[in-house]
Amino acid sequence: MSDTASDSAPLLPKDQAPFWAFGAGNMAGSMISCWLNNGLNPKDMLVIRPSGKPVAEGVKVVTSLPEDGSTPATLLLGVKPQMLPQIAPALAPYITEKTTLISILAGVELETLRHFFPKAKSIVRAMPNLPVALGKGVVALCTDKLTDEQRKCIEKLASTLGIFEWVNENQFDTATALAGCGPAFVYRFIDALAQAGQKLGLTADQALPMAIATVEGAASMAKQADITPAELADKVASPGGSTRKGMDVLDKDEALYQLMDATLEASFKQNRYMAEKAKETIAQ
Ligand SMILES: NC(=O)C1=CN([C@@H]2O[C@H](COP(=O)(O)OP(=O)(O)OC[C@H]3O[C@@H](n4cnc5c(N)ncnc54)[C@H](OP(=O)(O)O)[C@@H]3O)[C@@H](O)[C@H]2O)C=CC1
Ligand SMILES: O=C(O)[C@@H]1CCC=N1
Repeated sequence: MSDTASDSAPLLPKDQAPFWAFGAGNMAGSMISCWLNNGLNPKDMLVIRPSGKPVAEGVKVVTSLPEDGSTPATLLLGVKPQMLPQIAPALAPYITEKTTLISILAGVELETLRHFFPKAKSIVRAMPNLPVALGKGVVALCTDKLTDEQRKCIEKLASTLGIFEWVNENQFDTATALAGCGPAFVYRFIDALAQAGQKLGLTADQALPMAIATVEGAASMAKQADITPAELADKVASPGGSTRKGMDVLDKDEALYQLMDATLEASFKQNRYMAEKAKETIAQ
């Protein structure tokens, strides 16, 4: 895991601009706003989205691809995976031998992307998660080829969003399940913790902030600690105390571990399914 790029280079080197985003919804929009907050020049950015909804002050938003001969040096592909076959034919001519294509599409493999965008200089799969909006996200990365300069640029962009990890493509769907989907699982846990507190007498206004701060504090401590989360849990649970009684419920038949195994496996399988579906579209 890394949270620093190799040097103090600008967020987007001149030769990697213009930077276009094709789709700027929940995820691509969060990435763009984090980059803008960290020095990306809005003038280097062009957003293409059908709604034309503004993204940020100074960022040009258009509803269809420009017809003035311009092309991007870097393009962030941020549409839903199922849309790829529909949008790719119009977009492909803009992806040239000079373009770095960054795709955040869950479950769409490099080979499939290469099929739709054969000329791209490099294709990077990036799997961010929602806290990138705060610069506290996780970004899994893999690529088919990159020059050293492009790699530096990708790592700089990724480290601005949080921590990043290069993974093999055969690990990508697992990284997506753990980190891409992970915030949703943690939000569900926070909600369940708060609701359980309410059932035992706290009001919603009391329970939710307590549950959120407990998870935030525990995660910060786990990050800094020189012992594992499993050991930290045992530190909270003194023998004969109330934490142990609660942990006994989580640990009975490894209930929580089993639940997380099944949860990640279901997300992983859906990523595989989407990958196969996307591959079917190129076989047709
Ligand atoms: N949400 C998450 O936590 C994560 C999502 N992802 C990936 O991010 C991608 C987007 O997901 P998410 O942001 O949640 O989805 P959203 O629905 O929020 O965003 C989809 C975007 O696609 C745009 N769009 C739709 N049709 C077109 C078109 N024809 N041309 C150009 N843009 C178009 C939409 O435009 P408009 O805004 O104008 O409607 C919108 O900006 C997915 O591939 C997903 O796998 C990856 C990691 C985490
Ligand atoms: O659920 C989804 O499709 C995306 C992938 C990772 C997080 N959200």
